[in-house]
Amino acid sequence: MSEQAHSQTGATEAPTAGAATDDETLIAVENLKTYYETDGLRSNDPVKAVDGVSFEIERGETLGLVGESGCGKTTLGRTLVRLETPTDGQVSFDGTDVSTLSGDDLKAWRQNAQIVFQDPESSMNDRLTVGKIIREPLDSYEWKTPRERRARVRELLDLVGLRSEHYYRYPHQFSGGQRQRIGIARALALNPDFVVLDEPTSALDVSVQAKILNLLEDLQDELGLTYLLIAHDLSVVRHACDRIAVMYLGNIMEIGDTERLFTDPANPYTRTLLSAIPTPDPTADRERIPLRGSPPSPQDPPSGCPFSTRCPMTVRPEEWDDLSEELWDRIDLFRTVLRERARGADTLGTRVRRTIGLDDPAADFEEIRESTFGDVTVPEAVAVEVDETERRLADGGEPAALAYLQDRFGSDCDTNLPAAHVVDDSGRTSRCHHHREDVAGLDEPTSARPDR
Ligand SMILES: Nc1ncnc2c1ncn2[C@@H]1O[C@H](COP(=O)(O)OP(=O)(O)OP(=O)(O)O)[C@@H](O)[C@H]1O
Repeated sequence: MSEQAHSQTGATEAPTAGAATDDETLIAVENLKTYYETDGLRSNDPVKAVDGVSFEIERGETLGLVGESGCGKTTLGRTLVRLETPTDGQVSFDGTDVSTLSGDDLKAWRQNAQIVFQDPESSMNDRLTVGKIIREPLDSYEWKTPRERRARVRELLDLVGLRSEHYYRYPHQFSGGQRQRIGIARALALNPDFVVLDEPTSALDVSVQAKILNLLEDLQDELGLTYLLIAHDLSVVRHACDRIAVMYLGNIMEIGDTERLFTDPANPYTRTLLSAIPTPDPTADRERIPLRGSPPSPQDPPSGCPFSTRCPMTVRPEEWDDLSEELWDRIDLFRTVLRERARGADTLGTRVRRTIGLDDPAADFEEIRESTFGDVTVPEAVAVEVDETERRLADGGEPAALAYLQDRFGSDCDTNLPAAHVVDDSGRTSRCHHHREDVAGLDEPTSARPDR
């Protein structure tokens, strides 16, 4: 998203999702959190799989959910259909808060919201016939009479492109695509309004993928279904979804109209993700944006913007405006190297060795300095900070060195969660401090930054 477009739309902070629900809205999610409790050796902190997301899904639409493995997509999908209990926040379904339902109320509501899994095999009992598998939800809800249930199963087989004689066969007698059709039939048995499709085509051959996606599209038209489509294949979501939500470390970084998001991504994380898609045209002028470092642990996410530790476009404090892009990039790399080392050093063995003086955290500092800054000119003002970092590292290890670097080179990106800003006239939102009016936009040279 260009800064020009931001200023046209004002890049204003988005109203809280859920505040403006109307007849069009089927699902309104507000500040939803799903944490998993742990009793790990390293930390007892919960895994913050979904960490405060707000969005809406309109009736009849397909919202795509993308992001790296482990960012919380499945957990979010499972929470929406209440296979997971939210830790906090609200999910309204057709105007009713379903986040706190339990017992019979929850069971009754669950008919409305179903899930199709990536791997139909693991979600099916191979000893049951296809008819029995599809009938399971009807039996569990004691839907009408047994005769009507059998008729419903035949209707569902037909709906998903299978034949009624398949009723008495077993799942292993079917191909992957056919097994996914069985999974879809079972999910639709109770006539839900909303279906989470969790990577429904990832386990299938490319030729079969298209057929399943077409089937899902036809079913949506015929039955008026609303979908959340979780996928890591961005070409699948581009084709199939009205809007896309881009997730990173339990947060939604950008959400909005599919085409606009693909052609003009507003968030640095979306840009990074899209830049990794191979283009059919090798001469196309698109630069791959490398993703530095490894994803932070959802048990210990960064305190500011979730993407801050890997973002190639962090806000630069005014004090360092005059540094070249290259040098700023090296400072960023320097912080990444120490962060990665901090993770490696966080073992009992290292902690013990350090306590008894057998491990000097600054022993290889010269090597790090040389490989990070060796081929660039480092002005005195930066050199003294690097020297001080070495002292802090020797005295207090990586945490002390990182805290110092954050203090000297950090910005709001390190300390404050960015608000969701509206970035275009379709209502797309993006979480990034660069959308603030008092901060230089992503495509603006830093020297154009207004006074703060
Ligand atoms: N039952 C659980 N208990 C503890 N942690 C869990 C549990 N399920 C998931 N997690 C953790 O929660 C985080 C989010 O996982 P989730 O499966 O939702 O991500 P994802 O984006 O769907 O990943 P993938 O694309 O690989 O399926 C991960 O760190 C994962 O290890």
